[in-house]
Amino acid sequence: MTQSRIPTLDIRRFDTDRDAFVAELGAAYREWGFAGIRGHGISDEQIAGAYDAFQRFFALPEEVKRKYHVPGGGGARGYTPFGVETAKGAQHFDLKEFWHVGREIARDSRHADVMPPNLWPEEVADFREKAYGLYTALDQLGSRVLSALALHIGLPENYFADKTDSGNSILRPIHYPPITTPDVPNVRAGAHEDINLITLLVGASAEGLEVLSRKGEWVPFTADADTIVVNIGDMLQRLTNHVYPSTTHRVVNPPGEKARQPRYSTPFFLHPNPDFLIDVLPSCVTPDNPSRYPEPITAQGYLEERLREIKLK
Ligand SMILES: O=C(O)CCC(=O)C(=O)O
Ligand SMILES: [Fe+2]
Repeated sequence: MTQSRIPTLDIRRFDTDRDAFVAELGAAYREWGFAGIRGHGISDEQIAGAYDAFQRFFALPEEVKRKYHVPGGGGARGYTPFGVETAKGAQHFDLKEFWHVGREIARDSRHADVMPPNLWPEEVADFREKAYGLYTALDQLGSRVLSALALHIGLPENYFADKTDSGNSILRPIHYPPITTPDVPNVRAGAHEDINLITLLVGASAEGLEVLSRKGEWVPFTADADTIVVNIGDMLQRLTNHVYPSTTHRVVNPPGEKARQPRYSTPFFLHPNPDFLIDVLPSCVTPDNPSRYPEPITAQGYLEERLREIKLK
């Protein structure tokens, strides 16, 4: 059955009505690569508190924010100024600035060389606590979504657990400033696919996000305030041999006066451990769908390739 709307599901059903929930969630992702997740248990207060800290950071003067930009760091940690990231194949940079929070790991971890320490803005005293609290909450929610996605394709519920427990995941608070010049050729976020396994987008309640349907139509997806948008990224698409599609999406500039409103959103890009080998799952290879990627690649190797394409490296 094809659905004309991107479905929203209540993840509490994973505990109370598992088989039906897994089937519905799996069908939604096969069709759209996107779904809304309700009943996720992350409180309004926690989300609003984090956004409040993010907004206070973005309101700082440009020269203060630039203290936290790491030249040559690929934007992996700290601040990436307006005018840098450019969607793959796009001519014009995106109309956004953002901050990246990574996982806190022991500095003697085997992943330490590719997972640098976080930076924290000293001007916003509660930034660290608020941002890392949200990071942890979204990491846990993402693991539950991955469990359901694993069950749907015949894998054990905990399949992803030891492949993501030191995942190189990123929380990305984004600020899209007011657009004051009419007819800019740039857009807030050019059409792209996410690189990682899955993305959880919290607070994308302001309009602008659009998802490309299988029919080739742009479908606006403006989630309710209590809904977290979760989509498939390229790594999971590759691992599942496109059973779960990584769907193209973009953030368009609002029409007329609405363009003068800023937009804030915060995706959490859930990545596998850097040394996870992305090798097509045998259960996702069939006569109708032969393996599209005979060569495996590590998550870190794949990430570096992709960051060069979007001009972050
Ligand atoms: O701002 C949004 O709603 C989406 C952002 C996005 O797609 C991204 O940063 O990858
Ligand atoms: Fe995205």
